Amino acid sequence: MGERRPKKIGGRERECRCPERPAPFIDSPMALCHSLGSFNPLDIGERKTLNRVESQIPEIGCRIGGREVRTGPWMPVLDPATGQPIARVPACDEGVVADAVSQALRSQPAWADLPVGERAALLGKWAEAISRHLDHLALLTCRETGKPLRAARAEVDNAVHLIHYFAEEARRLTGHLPLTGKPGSQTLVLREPVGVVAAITPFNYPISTLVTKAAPALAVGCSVVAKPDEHTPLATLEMARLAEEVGCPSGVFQVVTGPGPETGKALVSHPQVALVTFTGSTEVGKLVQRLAADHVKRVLLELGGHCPAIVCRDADWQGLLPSVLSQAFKNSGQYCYRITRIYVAREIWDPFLTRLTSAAAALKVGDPREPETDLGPLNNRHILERVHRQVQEAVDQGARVVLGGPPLPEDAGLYFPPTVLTDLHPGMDILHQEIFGPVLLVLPFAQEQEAVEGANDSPFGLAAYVFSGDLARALRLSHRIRAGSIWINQIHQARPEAPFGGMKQSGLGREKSRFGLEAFTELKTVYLSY
Ligand SMILES: O=CCCCC(=O)O
Repeated sequence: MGERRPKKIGGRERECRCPERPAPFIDSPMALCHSLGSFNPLDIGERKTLNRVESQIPEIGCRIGGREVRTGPWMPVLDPATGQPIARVPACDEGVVADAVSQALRSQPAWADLPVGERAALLGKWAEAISRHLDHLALLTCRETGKPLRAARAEVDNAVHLIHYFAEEARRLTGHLPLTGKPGSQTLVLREPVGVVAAITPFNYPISTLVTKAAPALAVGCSVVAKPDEHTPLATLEMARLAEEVGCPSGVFQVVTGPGPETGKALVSHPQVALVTFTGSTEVGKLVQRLAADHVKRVLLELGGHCPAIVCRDADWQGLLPSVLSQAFKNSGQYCYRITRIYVAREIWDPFLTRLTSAAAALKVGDPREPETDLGPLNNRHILERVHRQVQEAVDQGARVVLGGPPLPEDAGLYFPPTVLTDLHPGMDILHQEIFGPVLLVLPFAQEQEAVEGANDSPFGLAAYVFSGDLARALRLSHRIRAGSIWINQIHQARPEAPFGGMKQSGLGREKSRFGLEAFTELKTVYLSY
């Protein structure tokens, strides 16, 4: 596995540690694995046999009513690093989804009636169980997403912190008592859980997005039916199993698996689902919003991004370059608030571009399980083909490829090299479409206003980054940029205490923080005379 051989990328030789094809395969013990509890993804791909037998691939059921439900038809989950199936999960139809929703509906009132401290304690136990199984969950995440193992570990670790945060914060939610000024009369403004929540999560961060939705919903007394992306259901199923193991009441937290157009649609359209929380593309987010509108459901949408960074001439750009680079190529560019465009002051254009390009060229593309890998494969062929097409179209429209460009050869799988494009002009499609791959667009600017106009010339408004040694200038720029989050002279992962979400077509509502908890509640006003 992972034999080193030079690959030709973007017109020059570079080293790639991509797995060889045909990939090593699964041997018979896997056929005995009938649950995620005994499913060890490390076994897969480490044992070599060329004769794959379909029945040897473990079948892992969805989780409904506190147990595993094994129902066909089955669909494969592929390892993006090898292209080989690592498990099969159900493609749940409308009937299975309806069953999950009705269990969620039945269990929700009793769950909501528990004292908040009891729900918080259970969430704490869930977080501890996830922490104990961190290695296993990280490996599952690495295998199904293609992200480097160390990034998968960080994601699981982040999920543990998020759950603890929501468990604590839920205890601090309050209602409101407006002054009436009238003796014998009081007005109570109460907060109640919305009911059954559908949590639809993407392939790029299956674990952290799941807990960003499920943990606050559960903490305030909602029940949850989660639907992970069809490419990455395994770690989510294991997370639900762990929730059951630590005592989550049956029916409170469930997972259905399957493709978006069937399983996802059935879930979003189900009349008993009160709120849909979705992370994914703007295109699908619009469909979710339309479907939800039929029943006037609440929606929380965390959608696409095309996040600009502005690097002013007075910025400590050399010191910040490693952070800029990691935020641009993180998760092989499959990250909604990664830096996609950089506007660079003309005065520093040449040295900036040279240093950026050579640092990007040094990033290691390869097997996600190798510790030194920076960029694993893209998650699936659809994403790879889209990124390739976007780069090709940009080049046809006049863009210049400074680094990277075409994907690695077909036989190398789903790997796309770090790519840097310049000579970009406002009308180009690539400046206005989300790019879910390791492609960075670099543009010069002469005046501050030009950078702001460029940054705002986008249907998206998720995040932005400003680098300047002059704080007044940085604040002025961030004030003018339309984005839900702005980082100045630093690049940090979003904190649980701070709201996260997009302006414009990047979404609706905010996740994380107190606001991300309140989103799963509704206000009820009670007028009282006594
Ligand atoms: O692509 C966007 C998902 C963000 C996941 C996270 O940082 O938790």
